[in-house]
Amino acid sequence: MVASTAGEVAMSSEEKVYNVVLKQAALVKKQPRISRDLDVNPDIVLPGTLSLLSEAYDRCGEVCAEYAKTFYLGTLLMTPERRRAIWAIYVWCRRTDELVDGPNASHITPTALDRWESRLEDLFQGRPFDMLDAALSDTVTRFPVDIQPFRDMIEGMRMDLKKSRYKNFDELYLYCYYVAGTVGLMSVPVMGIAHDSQATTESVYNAALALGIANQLTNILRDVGEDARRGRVYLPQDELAQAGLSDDDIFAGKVTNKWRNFMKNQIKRARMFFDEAEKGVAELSDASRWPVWASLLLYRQILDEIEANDYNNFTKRAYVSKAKKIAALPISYAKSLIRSSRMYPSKA
Ligand SMILES: CC(C)=CCC/C(C)=C/CC/C(C)=C/CC/C(C)=C/[C@@H]1[C@@H](COP(=O)(O)OP(=O)(O)O)[C@]1(C)CC/C=C(\C)CC/C=C(\C)CCC=C(C)C
Ligand SMILES: Nc1ncnc2c1ncn2[C@@H]1O[C@H](COP(=O)(O)OP(=O)(O)OP(=O)(O)O)[C@@H](O)[C@H]1O
Ligand SMILES: [Mn+2]
Repeated sequence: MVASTAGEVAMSSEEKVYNVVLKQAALVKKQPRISRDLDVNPDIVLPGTLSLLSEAYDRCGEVCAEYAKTFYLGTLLMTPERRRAIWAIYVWCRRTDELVDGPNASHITPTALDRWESRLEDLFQGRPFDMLDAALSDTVTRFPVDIQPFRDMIEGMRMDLKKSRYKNFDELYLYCYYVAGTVGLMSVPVMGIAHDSQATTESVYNAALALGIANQLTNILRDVGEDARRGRVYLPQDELAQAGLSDDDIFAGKVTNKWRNFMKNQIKRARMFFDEAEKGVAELSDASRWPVWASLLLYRQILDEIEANDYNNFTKRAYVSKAKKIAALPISYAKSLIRSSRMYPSKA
Protein backbone atom coordinates (compact mmCIF):
# COMPACT_ATOMS: atom_id res chain seq x y z
CA MET A 1 0.00 0.00 0.00
CA VAL A 2 1.11 3.55 -0.78
CA ALA A 3 0.23 6.60 1.36
CA SER A 4 -0.76 9.58 -0.79
CA THR A 5 0.05 13.20 0.04
CA ALA A 6 -3.59 13.67 1.16
CA GLY A 7 -2.99 11.04 3.82
CA GLU A 8 -5.34 8.34 2.48
CA VAL A 9 -3.88 4.93 1.75
CA ALA A 10 -3.89 4.05 -1.96
CA MET A 11 -3.94 0.45 -3.04
CA SER A 12 -1.61 -0.72 -5.79
CA SER A 13 -3.15 -2.41 -8.84
CA GLU A 14 -1.63 -5.69 -7.72
CA GLU A 15 -3.39 -5.43 -4.36
CA LYS A 16 -6.71 -4.49 -6.00
CA VAL A 17 -6.50 -7.41 -8.38
CA TYR A 18 -5.47 -9.80 -5.61
CA ASN A 19 -8.71 -8.91 -3.82
CA VAL A 20 -10.62 -10.04 -6.93
CA VAL A 21 -8.61 -13.29 -6.90
CA LEU A 22 -9.57 -13.93 -3.26
CA LYS A 23 -13.23 -13.27 -4.03
CA GLN A 24 -13.20 -15.63 -7.01
CA ALA A 25 -11.53 -18.36 -4.99
CA ALA A 26 -14.10 -17.99 -2.19
CA LEU A 27 -17.01 -18.15 -4.67
CA VAL A 28 -15.80 -21.31 -6.35
CA LYS A 29 -15.55 -23.05 -2.99
CA LYS A 30 -19.15 -22.17 -2.08
CA GLN A 31 -20.98 -22.76 -5.34
CA PRO A 32 -21.94 -26.40 -6.00
CA ARG A 33 -21.60 -27.62 -9.56
CA ILE A 34 -24.86 -28.49 -11.29
CA SER A 35 -24.72 -31.26 -13.86
CA ARG A 36 -27.45 -31.58 -16.48
CA ASP A 37 -27.91 -33.15 -19.88
CA LEU A 38 -26.94 -30.93 -22.75
CA ASP A 39 -29.98 -29.31 -24.44
CA VAL A 40 -32.18 -29.59 -21.36
CA ASN A 41 -31.57 -26.39 -19.49
CA PRO A 42 -34.83 -24.98 -18.18
CA ASP A 43 -33.04 -21.88 -16.84
CA ILE A 44 -32.36 -20.45 -20.31
CA VAL A 45 -34.73 -18.78 -22.78
CA LEU A 46 -33.23 -19.71 -26.16
CA PRO A 47 -33.22 -16.87 -28.73
CA GLY A 48 -34.86 -16.98 -32.20
CA THR A 49 -34.88 -20.24 -34.09
CA LEU A 50 -32.28 -21.89 -31.90
CA SER A 51 -33.70 -25.19 -30.74
CA LEU A 52 -30.65 -27.00 -29.51
CA LEU A 53 -27.86 -25.77 -27.29
CA SER A 54 -25.51 -28.22 -28.94
CA GLU A 55 -25.83 -26.18 -32.18
CA ALA A 56 -24.79 -23.06 -30.27
CA TYR A 57 -21.76 -24.84 -28.82
CA ASP A 58 -20.80 -26.28 -32.22
CA ARG A 59 -20.83 -22.77 -33.66
CA CYS A 60 -18.54 -21.60 -30.82
CA GLY A 61 -16.18 -24.47 -31.67
CA GLU A 62 -16.16 -23.39 -35.33
CA VAL A 63 -15.35 -19.77 -34.42
CA CYS A 64 -12.58 -20.94 -32.11
CA ALA A 65 -11.11 -23.23 -34.79
CA GLU A 66 -11.17 -20.38 -37.30
CA TYR A 67 -9.46 -17.79 -35.08
CA ALA A 68 -6.95 -19.91 -33.18
CA LYS A 69 -6.18 -23.29 -34.69
CA THR A 70 -3.47 -24.23 -32.22
CA PHE A 71 -5.58 -23.33 -29.27
CA TYR A 72 -8.57 -25.20 -30.73
CA LEU A 73 -6.45 -28.35 -31.04
CA GLY A 74 -5.50 -27.92 -27.38
CA THR A 75 -9.15 -27.83 -26.34
CA LEU A 76 -9.71 -31.17 -28.07
CA LEU A 77 -7.63 -32.71 -25.29
CA MET A 78 -10.18 -31.65 -22.68
CA THR A 79 -13.34 -33.51 -21.68
CA PRO A 80 -16.28 -32.72 -24.05
CA GLU A 81 -18.20 -30.76 -21.41
CA ARG A 82 -15.20 -28.62 -20.48
CA ARG A 83 -14.14 -28.15 -24.08
CA ARG A 84 -17.56 -26.75 -25.06
CA ALA A 85 -17.53 -24.39 -22.09
CA ILE A 86 -14.04 -23.09 -22.92
CA TRP A 87 -15.18 -22.50 -26.53
CA ALA A 88 -18.14 -20.46 -25.28
CA ILE A 89 -15.86 -18.36 -23.06
CA TYR A 90 -13.30 -18.00 -25.85
CA VAL A 91 -15.94 -16.73 -28.27
CA TRP A 92 -17.28 -14.19 -25.79
CA CYS A 93 -13.71 -12.91 -25.14
CA ARG A 94 -12.92 -12.79 -28.84
CA ARG A 95 -16.12 -10.86 -29.59
CA THR A 96 -15.36 -8.44 -26.76
CA ASP A 97 -11.83 -7.91 -28.11
CA GLU A 98 -13.15 -7.44 -31.66
CA LEU A 99 -15.30 -4.52 -30.45
CA VAL A 100 -12.16 -2.45 -29.91
CA ASP A 101 -9.70 -4.29 -32.17
CA GLY A 102 -11.84 -5.53 -35.05
CA PRO A 103 -12.93 -3.94 -38.36
CA ASN A 104 -15.68 -1.81 -36.75
CA ALA A 105 -13.45 -0.62 -33.91
CA SER A 106 -13.39 3.02 -35.09
CA HIS A 107 -17.18 3.25 -34.53
CA ILE A 108 -17.10 1.83 -31.02
CA THR A 109 -18.22 4.23 -28.29
CA PRO A 110 -18.44 3.81 -24.52
CA THR A 111 -22.23 3.47 -25.03
CA ALA A 112 -21.71 0.44 -27.26
CA LEU A 113 -19.63 -1.11 -24.47
CA ASP A 114 -22.42 -0.33 -21.99
CA ARG A 115 -24.85 -2.19 -24.27
CA TRP A 116 -22.45 -5.14 -24.49
CA GLU A 117 -22.30 -5.16 -20.69
CA SER A 118 -26.08 -5.21 -20.30
CA ARG A 119 -26.17 -8.12 -22.75
CA LEU A 120 -23.66 -9.83 -20.49
CA GLU A 121 -25.89 -9.26 -17.44
CA ASP A 122 -28.85 -10.68 -19.40
CA LEU A 123 -27.03 -13.81 -20.45
CA PHE A 124 -25.94 -14.46 -16.87
CA GLN A 125 -29.66 -14.23 -15.94
CA GLY A 126 -30.59 -16.85 -18.54
CA ARG A 127 -31.71 -14.39 -21.26
CA PRO A 128 -29.13 -14.70 -24.05
CA PHE A 129 -29.38 -12.28 -26.99
CA ASP A 130 -28.05 -14.60 -29.69
CA MET A 131 -26.84 -18.13 -30.33
CA LEU A 132 -23.26 -17.55 -29.17
CA ASP A 133 -24.47 -15.87 -25.96
CA ALA A 134 -26.78 -18.86 -25.40
CA ALA A 135 -23.82 -21.22 -25.17
CA LEU A 136 -22.18 -19.04 -22.51
CA SER A 137 -25.51 -18.68 -20.71
CA ASP A 138 -25.59 -22.48 -20.43
CA THR A 139 -21.92 -22.71 -19.43
CA VAL A 140 -22.37 -20.37 -16.46
CA THR A 141 -25.14 -22.57 -15.07
CA ARG A 142 -22.96 -25.70 -15.36
CA PHE A 143 -19.72 -24.34 -13.91
CA PRO A 144 -19.14 -21.95 -11.01
CA VAL A 145 -18.14 -19.10 -13.31
CA ASP A 146 -18.63 -15.62 -11.84
CA ILE A 147 -19.60 -12.51 -13.80
CA GLN A 148 -16.92 -10.23 -12.31
CA PRO A 149 -14.00 -11.15 -14.63
CA PHE A 150 -16.31 -10.68 -17.64
CA ARG A 151 -17.33 -7.20 -16.45
CA ASP A 152 -13.67 -6.43 -15.82
CA MET A 153 -12.71 -7.42 -19.36
CA ILE A 154 -15.26 -4.91 -20.69
CA GLU A 155 -13.71 -2.35 -18.33
CA GLY A 156 -10.36 -3.08 -20.00
CA MET A 157 -11.88 -2.31 -23.39
CA ARG A 158 -13.22 0.99 -22.00
CA MET A 159 -9.72 1.76 -20.76
CA ASP A 160 -8.32 0.98 -24.22
CA LEU A 161 -10.74 3.48 -25.80
CA LYS A 162 -9.59 6.38 -23.69
CA LYS A 163 -5.98 5.60 -22.87
CA SER A 164 -2.97 5.10 -25.12
CA ARG A 165 -0.12 5.63 -22.63
CA TYR A 166 0.76 3.95 -19.32
CA LYS A 167 2.65 5.99 -16.73
CA ASN A 168 4.21 3.04 -14.95
CA PHE A 169 3.98 -0.73 -14.56
CA ASP A 170 1.22 -0.41 -11.97
CA GLU A 171 -1.08 1.14 -14.61
CA LEU A 172 -0.03 -1.39 -17.23
CA TYR A 173 -0.59 -4.28 -14.80
CA LEU A 174 -4.19 -3.18 -14.27
CA TYR A 175 -4.77 -3.06 -18.03
CA CYS A 176 -3.23 -6.55 -18.41
CA TYR A 177 -5.47 -7.88 -15.65
CA TYR A 178 -8.56 -6.44 -17.32
CA VAL A 179 -7.91 -7.82 -20.79
CA ALA A 180 -6.07 -11.09 -20.04
CA GLY A 181 -5.76 -11.90 -16.33
CA THR A 182 -9.56 -12.09 -16.38
CA VAL A 183 -9.35 -14.95 -18.92
CA GLY A 184 -7.42 -17.02 -16.38
CA LEU A 185 -10.06 -16.37 -13.70
CA MET A 186 -12.87 -17.31 -16.12
CA SER A 187 -11.14 -20.52 -17.19
CA VAL A 188 -10.19 -22.15 -13.86
CA PRO A 189 -13.77 -22.96 -12.75
CA VAL A 190 -14.24 -24.79 -16.06
CA MET A 191 -10.86 -26.52 -16.23
CA GLY A 192 -11.18 -27.63 -12.64
CA ILE A 193 -8.67 -28.14 -9.86
CA ALA A 194 -7.45 -31.73 -9.32
CA HIS A 195 -9.48 -33.45 -6.61
CA ASP A 196 -6.32 -34.41 -4.75
CA SER A 197 -4.54 -31.09 -5.10
CA GLN A 198 -2.95 -29.86 -1.90
CA ALA A 199 -2.75 -26.30 -3.16
CA THR A 200 -5.06 -23.56 -1.94
CA THR A 201 -7.74 -22.39 -4.37
CA GLU A 202 -6.32 -18.84 -4.13
CA SER A 203 -2.89 -20.00 -5.23
CA VAL A 204 -4.34 -21.72 -8.32
CA TYR A 205 -6.32 -18.60 -9.23
CA ASN A 206 -3.21 -16.55 -8.66
CA ALA A 207 -1.25 -18.72 -11.12
CA ALA A 208 -4.08 -18.42 -13.66
CA LEU A 209 -4.00 -14.65 -13.28
CA ALA A 210 -0.21 -14.72 -13.75
CA LEU A 211 -0.56 -16.69 -17.00
CA GLY A 212 -3.00 -14.13 -18.37
CA ILE A 213 -0.65 -11.26 -17.40
CA ALA A 214 2.37 -13.09 -18.87
CA ASN A 215 0.53 -13.70 -22.15
CA GLN A 216 -0.59 -10.10 -22.42
CA LEU A 217 2.89 -8.72 -21.64
CA THR A 218 4.26 -11.03 -24.33
CA ASN A 219 1.57 -9.94 -26.77
CA ILE A 220 2.49 -6.29 -26.08
CA LEU A 221 6.22 -6.92 -26.59
CA ARG A 222 5.53 -8.79 -29.84
CA ASP A 223 3.30 -6.01 -31.20
CA VAL A 224 5.26 -2.84 -30.29
CA GLY A 225 5.64 -1.71 -33.94
CA GLU A 226 2.08 -2.57 -34.92
CA ASP A 227 0.67 -0.73 -31.88
CA ALA A 228 2.90 2.31 -32.48
CA ARG A 229 1.50 2.59 -36.00
CA ARG A 230 -1.94 2.93 -34.32
CA GLY A 231 -0.52 5.62 -32.02
CA ARG A 232 -0.40 3.35 -28.99
CA VAL A 233 2.44 2.59 -26.58
CA TYR A 234 1.65 -0.16 -24.06
CA LEU A 235 4.96 0.25 -22.23
CA PRO A 236 5.67 1.87 -18.84
CA GLN A 237 6.62 5.49 -19.59
CA ASP A 238 8.79 5.81 -16.47
CA GLU A 239 10.85 2.75 -17.45
CA LEU A 240 11.26 4.07 -21.00
CA ALA A 241 12.55 7.37 -19.58
CA GLN A 242 14.94 5.57 -17.21
CA ALA A 243 16.35 3.71 -20.23
CA GLY A 244 16.87 7.05 -22.01
CA LEU A 245 14.03 6.40 -24.46
CA SER A 246 10.90 8.31 -25.44
CA ASP A 247 7.78 7.76 -27.57
CA ASP A 248 9.66 9.31 -30.49
CA ASP A 249 12.23 6.49 -30.36
CA ILE A 250 9.40 4.00 -30.60
CA PHE A 251 7.80 5.78 -33.54
CA ALA A 252 11.24 5.97 -35.22
CA GLY A 253 11.53 2.21 -34.70
CA LYS A 254 15.32 1.92 -34.59
CA VAL A 255 16.89 -0.97 -32.70
CA THR A 256 19.60 0.61 -30.56
CA ASN A 257 21.50 -0.68 -27.53
CA LYS A 258 19.23 1.40 -25.32
CA TRP A 259 16.25 -0.37 -26.85
CA ARG A 260 17.87 -3.80 -26.48
CA ASN A 261 18.56 -3.17 -22.79
CA PHE A 262 15.05 -1.91 -22.21
CA MET A 263 13.59 -4.96 -23.96
CA LYS A 264 15.79 -7.35 -21.95
CA ASN A 265 14.21 -6.05 -18.75
CA GLN A 266 10.67 -6.23 -20.15
CA ILE A 267 11.24 -9.82 -21.32
CA LYS A 268 12.68 -10.72 -17.91
CA ARG A 269 9.54 -9.44 -16.21
CA ALA A 270 7.20 -11.34 -18.58
CA ARG A 271 9.20 -14.53 -17.88
CA MET A 272 8.75 -14.00 -14.13
CA PHE A 273 4.98 -14.07 -14.64
CA PHE A 274 5.28 -17.28 -16.69
CA ASP A 275 7.33 -18.80 -13.84
CA GLU A 276 4.63 -17.81 -11.36
CA ALA A 277 1.98 -19.40 -13.61
CA GLU A 278 3.94 -22.68 -13.89
CA LYS A 279 3.39 -23.34 -10.19
CA GLY A 280 -0.36 -23.60 -10.71
CA VAL A 281 -0.61 -25.78 -13.83
CA ALA A 282 0.21 -28.99 -11.95
CA GLU A 283 -2.81 -28.39 -9.72
CA LEU A 284 -5.36 -28.39 -12.55
CA SER A 285 -7.52 -31.42 -13.25
CA ASP A 286 -5.88 -34.16 -15.32
CA ALA A 287 -7.41 -33.42 -18.73
CA SER A 288 -6.79 -29.66 -18.48
CA ARG A 289 -3.07 -29.68 -17.74
CA TRP A 290 -1.85 -30.64 -21.20
CA PRO A 291 -3.56 -27.83 -23.16
CA VAL A 292 -2.57 -25.24 -20.55
CA TRP A 293 1.09 -26.38 -20.60
CA ALA A 294 1.01 -26.31 -24.39
CA SER A 295 -0.37 -22.78 -24.49
CA LEU A 296 2.10 -21.61 -21.83
CA LEU A 297 5.13 -23.06 -23.64
CA LEU A 298 4.01 -21.75 -27.03
CA TYR A 299 3.27 -18.25 -25.88
CA ARG A 300 6.47 -18.05 -23.82
CA GLN A 301 8.50 -18.98 -26.91
CA ILE A 302 7.40 -15.75 -28.55
CA LEU A 303 9.80 -14.05 -26.10
CA ASP A 304 12.67 -16.27 -27.35
CA GLU A 305 11.74 -15.29 -30.91
CA ILE A 306 11.90 -11.58 -30.05
CA GLU A 307 15.46 -12.21 -28.79
CA ALA A 308 16.25 -14.20 -31.93
CA ASN A 309 15.07 -11.19 -33.98
CA ASP A 310 17.66 -9.10 -32.08
CA TYR A 311 14.81 -7.19 -30.39
CA ASN A 312 13.43 -5.82 -33.64
CA ASN A 313 9.77 -5.85 -32.69
CA PHE A 314 9.18 -2.71 -34.76
CA THR A 315 9.16 -4.28 -38.20
CA LYS A 316 9.61 -8.04 -37.62
CA ARG A 317 6.81 -10.11 -36.16
CA ALA A 318 8.05 -12.72 -33.70
CA TYR A 319 6.26 -16.01 -34.24
CA VAL A 320 6.71 -19.62 -33.31
CA SER A 321 7.26 -21.89 -36.31
CA LYS A 322 4.95 -24.83 -37.05
CA ALA A 323 7.81 -27.25 -36.25
CA LYS A 324 8.34 -25.67 -32.83
CA LYS A 325 4.59 -25.70 -32.17
CA ILE A 326 4.51 -29.44 -32.91
CA ALA A 327 7.60 -30.05 -30.78
CA ALA A 328 5.89 -28.34 -27.84
CA LEU A 329 3.11 -30.95 -27.77
CA PRO A 330 5.05 -33.97 -26.43
CA ILE A 331 7.01 -31.69 -24.05
CA SER A 332 3.81 -30.28 -22.63
CA TYR A 333 2.33 -33.77 -22.41
CA ALA A 334 5.33 -34.94 -20.38
CA LYS A 335 5.02 -31.89 -18.12
CA SER A 336 1.33 -32.52 -17.65
CA LEU A 337 2.16 -35.90 -16.06
CA ILE A 338 4.06 -34.17 -13.26
CA ARG A 339 1.85 -33.47 -10.30
CA SER A 340 3.87 -31.43 -7.85
CA SER A 341 2.06 -30.92 -4.58
CA ARG A 342 -0.11 -34.01 -4.52
CA MET A 343 0.40 -36.73 -1.99
CA TYR A 344 -1.36 -39.59 -3.77
CA PRO A 345 -1.39 -40.77 -7.37
CA SER A 346 -4.40 -39.78 -9.49
CA LYS A 347 -7.45 -42.04 -9.62
CA ALA A 348 -8.28 -40.91 -13.19
C1 LIG B 1 -6.45 -23.59 -22.36
C2 LIG B 1 -6.57 -22.13 -22.47
C3 LIG B 1 -5.38 -21.39 -22.97
C4 LIG B 1 -7.74 -21.53 -22.14
C5 LIG B 1 -8.12 -20.09 -22.28
C6 LIG B 1 -9.07 -19.92 -23.41
C7 LIG B 1 -9.71 -18.58 -23.56
C8 LIG B 1 -11.05 -18.41 -22.96
C9 LIG B 1 -9.09 -17.63 -24.30
C10 LIG B 1 -9.64 -16.27 -24.60
C11 LIG B 1 -8.59 -15.43 -25.26
C12 LIG B 1 -9.15 -14.11 -25.81
C13 LIG B 1 -9.79 -14.10 -27.15
C14 LIG B 1 -9.05 -12.98 -25.06
C15 LIG B 1 -9.52 -11.63 -25.50
C16 LIG B 1 -8.47 -10.55 -25.18
C17 LIG B 1 -7.15 -10.91 -25.86
C18 LIG B 1 -7.07 -10.88 -27.34
C19 LIG B 1 -6.12 -11.30 -25.08
C20 LIG B 1 -4.87 -11.87 -25.62
C21 LIG B 1 -4.68 -13.21 -25.99
C22 LIG B 1 -3.78 -13.58 -27.07
O1 LIG B 1 -4.49 -13.68 -28.26
P1 LIG B 1 -3.82 -13.46 -29.67
O2 LIG B 1 -2.42 -13.94 -29.73
O3 LIG B 1 -4.78 -14.06 -30.64
O4 LIG B 1 -3.79 -11.91 -29.75
P2 LIG B 1 -4.17 -10.95 -30.92
O5 LIG B 1 -5.58 -10.52 -30.70
O6 LIG B 1 -3.97 -11.75 -32.19
O7 LIG B 1 -3.19 -9.82 -30.77
C23 LIG B 1 -4.10 -12.69 -24.79
C24 LIG B 1 -2.66 -12.37 -24.79
C25 LIG B 1 -4.58 -13.15 -23.44
C26 LIG B 1 -4.92 -14.62 -23.36
C27 LIG B 1 -4.98 -15.08 -21.93
C28 LIG B 1 -5.13 -16.37 -21.63
C29 LIG B 1 -5.21 -17.42 -22.69
C30 LIG B 1 -5.20 -16.74 -20.16
C31 LIG B 1 -4.61 -18.09 -19.91
C32 LIG B 1 -4.80 -18.56 -18.52
C33 LIG B 1 -5.40 -19.74 -18.24
C34 LIG B 1 -6.00 -20.58 -19.31
C35 LIG B 1 -5.44 -20.23 -16.82
C36 LIG B 1 -4.58 -21.48 -16.63
C37 LIG B 1 -4.56 -21.94 -15.26
C38 LIG B 1 -3.45 -22.00 -14.46
C39 LIG B 1 -3.61 -22.49 -13.07
C40 LIG B 1 -2.09 -21.59 -14.90
N1 LIG C 1 4.03 -19.86 -38.09
C1 LIG C 1 3.47 -18.70 -38.45
N2 LIG C 1 3.67 -18.23 -39.69
C2 LIG C 1 3.11 -17.08 -40.08
N3 LIG C 1 2.31 -16.33 -39.31
C3 LIG C 1 2.07 -16.76 -38.09
C4 LIG C 1 2.63 -17.96 -37.57
N4 LIG C 1 2.22 -18.15 -36.31
C5 LIG C 1 1.41 -17.11 -36.05
N5 LIG C 1 1.30 -16.27 -37.10
C6 LIG C 1 0.48 -15.05 -37.19
O1 LIG C 1 0.25 -14.52 -35.92
C7 LIG C 1 -1.17 -14.53 -35.63
C8 LIG C 1 -1.40 -14.76 -34.16
O2 LIG C 1 -0.71 -15.89 -33.79
P1 LIG C 1 -1.03 -16.71 -32.51
O3 LIG C 1 0.25 -17.09 -31.90
O4 LIG C 1 -2.04 -15.99 -31.71
O5 LIG C 1 -1.65 -18.02 -33.14
P2 LIG C 1 -3.17 -18.44 -33.24
O6 LIG C 1 -4.07 -17.26 -33.13
O7 LIG C 1 -3.33 -19.54 -32.30
O8 LIG C 1 -3.27 -18.89 -34.73
P3 LIG C 1 -2.83 -20.28 -35.43
O9 LIG C 1 -2.69 -21.30 -34.38
O10 LIG C 1 -3.98 -20.52 -36.31
O11 LIG C 1 -1.55 -20.00 -36.15
C9 LIG C 1 -1.73 -15.61 -36.52
O12 LIG C 1 -3.10 -15.45 -36.74
C10 LIG C 1 -0.88 -15.38 -37.77
O13 LIG C 1 -1.36 -14.27 -38.47
MN1 LIG D 1 -4.44 -15.11 -32.46
